[in-house]
Amino acid sequence: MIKVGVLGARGRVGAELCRAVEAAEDLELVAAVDVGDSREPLSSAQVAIDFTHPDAVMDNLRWCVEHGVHTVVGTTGFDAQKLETVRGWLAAHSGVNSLIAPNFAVGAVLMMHFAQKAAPFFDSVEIVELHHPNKADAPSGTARRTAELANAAREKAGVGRSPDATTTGLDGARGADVDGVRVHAVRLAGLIAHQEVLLGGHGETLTIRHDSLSRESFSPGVLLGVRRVGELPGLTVGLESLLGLD
Ligand SMILES: NC(=O)C1=CN([C@@H]2O[C@H](COP(=O)(O)OP(=O)(O)OC[C@H]3O[C@@H](n4cnc5c(N)ncnc54)[C@H](OP(=O)(O)O)[C@@H]3O)[C@@H](O)[C@H]2O)C=CC1
Ligand SMILES: O=C(O)C1=N[C@H](C(=O)O)C[C@H](O)C1
Repeated sequence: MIKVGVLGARGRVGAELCRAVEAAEDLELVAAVDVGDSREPLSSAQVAIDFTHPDAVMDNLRWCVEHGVHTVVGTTGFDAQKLETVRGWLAAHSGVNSLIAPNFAVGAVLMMHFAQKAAPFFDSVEIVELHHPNKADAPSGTARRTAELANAAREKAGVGRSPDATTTGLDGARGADVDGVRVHAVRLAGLIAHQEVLLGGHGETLTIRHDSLSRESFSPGVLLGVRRVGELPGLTVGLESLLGLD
């Protein structure tokens, strides 16, 4: 049995993950922590799952590393600097590992992988991400990572930036520039988490779309991470390597 704690346990995803951990025969939920709760029960966990808030996750992570607890992190808001900070904490506590992924839905990981593969073959790439209106961050962590992966693949292949003749327009009309890829964020009641990667070339377009229709979509990837994080030294970013995609 792997002893598991959940940070953000009363949140939309955290509550779903508590149910998933309790239903798994090889996992034991030993701590369910949310705002205002003591973290102390987490010290008996082997793995802590964090789905909290971009402003809270770094403090939680540092606490877990210092207490020798592996972490599986879905909370968004990580940039290169924050990832480097986490690497530093883990280096100072050898044997403690962390898996941080912007999206644990298997289909979303595949969408990012397919987008990375397709990006060098087209003149243009843009991303539209669509989420529920309670989301704190924009653009989504998934969209940011998709843009980074697509741009890296295009640069490696010597493909230039997407053509765009816009010289005048309202602020925001062309979305956010993430590594040269335009990202458009929609917030709409009724939605959960959705993304389209739009690719355009000579007389053709390719659209790669993923939809999370329920927050259950994140549970299998998170539980895979919980089962595997103990054998992944230091920091692992993204679920790709656990799915054999890189
Ligand atoms: N990687 C992935 O696959 C996915 C990532 N996410 C990300 O996960 C995060 C959470 O999303 P979601 O569940 O929708 O958000 P919610 O706001 O529904 O849940 C977050 C929960 O964490 C609580 N919380 C805030 N700070 C702390 C803290 N310091 N310690 C413990 N609990 C805390 C919040 O309390 P309160 O409401 O009182 O602030 C809330 O109950 C977001 O960053 C989101 O983007 C979401 C889905 C999938
Ligand atoms: O806040 C959400 O809901 C989600 N957040 C993650 C992100 O920012 O990419 C993953 C998924 O899109 C759901």
